[in-house]
Amino acid sequence: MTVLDLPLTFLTLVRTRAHAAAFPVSAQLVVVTLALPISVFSLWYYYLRTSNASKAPALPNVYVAGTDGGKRSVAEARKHFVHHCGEIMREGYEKTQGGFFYIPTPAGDRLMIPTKYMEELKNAPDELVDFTGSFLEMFSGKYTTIGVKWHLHPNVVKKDLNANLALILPDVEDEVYHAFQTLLPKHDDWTPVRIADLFTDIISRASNRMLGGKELSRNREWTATSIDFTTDTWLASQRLKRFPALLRPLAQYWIPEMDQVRRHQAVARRVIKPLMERRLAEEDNRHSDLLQMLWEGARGSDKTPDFMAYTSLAISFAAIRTSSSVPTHLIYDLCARPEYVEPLLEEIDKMLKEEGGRFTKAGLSRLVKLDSFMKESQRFNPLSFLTFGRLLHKDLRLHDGVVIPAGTMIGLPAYAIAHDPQFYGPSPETFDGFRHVGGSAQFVTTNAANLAWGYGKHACSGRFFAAGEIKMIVAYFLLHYDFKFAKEDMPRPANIAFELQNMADPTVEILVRRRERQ
Ligand code: HEM
Repeated sequence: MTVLDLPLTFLTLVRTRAHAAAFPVSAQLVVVTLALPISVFSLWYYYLRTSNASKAPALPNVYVAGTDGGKRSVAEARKHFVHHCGEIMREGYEKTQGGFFYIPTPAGDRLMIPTKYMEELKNAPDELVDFTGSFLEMFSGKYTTIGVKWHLHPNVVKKDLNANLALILPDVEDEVYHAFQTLLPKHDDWTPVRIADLFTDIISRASNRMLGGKELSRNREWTATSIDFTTDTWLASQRLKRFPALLRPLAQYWIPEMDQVRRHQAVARRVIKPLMERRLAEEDNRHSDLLQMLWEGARGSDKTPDFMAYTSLAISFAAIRTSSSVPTHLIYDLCARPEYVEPLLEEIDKMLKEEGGRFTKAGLSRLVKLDSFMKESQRFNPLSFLTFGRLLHKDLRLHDGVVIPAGTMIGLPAYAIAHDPQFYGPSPETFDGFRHVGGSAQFVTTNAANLAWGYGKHACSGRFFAAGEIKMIVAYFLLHYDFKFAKEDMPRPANIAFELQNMADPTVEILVRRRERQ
């Protein structure tokens, strides 16, 4: 029994007894006896945590964004950050002309680094410049498991999934058709639809078809878990962070959101393990999906059905909420700019005629107008304001002698860079849907101007799959449905910013009507 086990027993006791009609006197005495020291302990740690957050930034004389040149204190800037990260980031980037600046977050300051250092950092060893470390911090990975043992799927997605996309996409196409027919039945009249929910559902089915075939994509318990795991881990992490770090090992058993996370883990084991076991018992065990590739790529203790279940949740986390935000933003943008629909449809029609009516990998790559519109929509509506989040485990000396101390959380101000006239010409604030047609950068390009997918050896390896899947879904929607905002003069729905994340408003209803094709 460790020193933490006693309070843990205490918390479990209180929690299980909380709803009981009879609460024995002896238990009440335990509660009263332990409550005071625990409260004092908590307050002490809360003090330590907040005083740590208000510590001076590690690099001296570096501007703290959001303070608006001294008009706002750093503590006020931290509060402002919660819903205004994009604005704060742009202020810092403009004021320092793309130099070093800090973003003040309630969990401590994050150092934004200039893009001139990207090349020397992009392949730095993880022991020094750690990718999963930033996830562990952001999603309380110690308890939710996000970022823990994340080594197999990034490599397999990068090497094997990408090499086999042409083989996988026909199944995904089949799933997209099936999903639309099931989820959006034929309506001749305009029908209100929450497209954020619709696209999340379709993406989850299509991604799970890629992961484990129809057995996963048509299993509603699993698709629900693959969607909700991300939201629940995020909620659990937010709740956990309200507790001082030392009490989190106990708090994890107290908060209902962690129960949800554990429930998703149980569903993963219940669904994925028997699937893997059945496959292993087959004589001709050949399946064209990511689970098969993961199994073949796994070594040692990773080669178990249990680890496949765990990794399937990691894939769901990486692939579903991320991808579904893109078509949602895109349709909001198209509703606000309906003049783009016709040229996009012409391009899709032409490609389908050339490809015998199929969404092939080669055909999808020729949808350059759609690709450009997706990229422009993402430039204005990124998933995250910051990418290339990394935790430094040792002091880092850069080529010009600048030393960033160990323990610093660094990142690239992707959202500010996406609006820099240096990269996007004289009018970066103008939404120009076909701005990228004929240019060298596509939706999946990663470079100093395009950081939505991160950069370097940990840049999103699933982006090629995501691009193909999203293009299919959007093209199908444009071909088969008319759509518009519920009110004629409705502006493009504002996004919801929370800390580093930027979400499409999920409550917006779009009017949708089945389109009759000639
Ligand atoms: C629009 C959809 C998506 C967006 C915006 C997105 C974005 C990102 C970003 C920003 C990173 C971190 C990169 C860095 O910090 O350098 C990342 C990593 C990753 N993404 Fe995605 N992602 C998307 C879809 C997907 C999909 C569909 C998959 C899987 C099929 C996937 C798999 C991964 C993996 C495995 C990593 C970690 C790569 C590594 O550690 O080497 N992502 N993604």
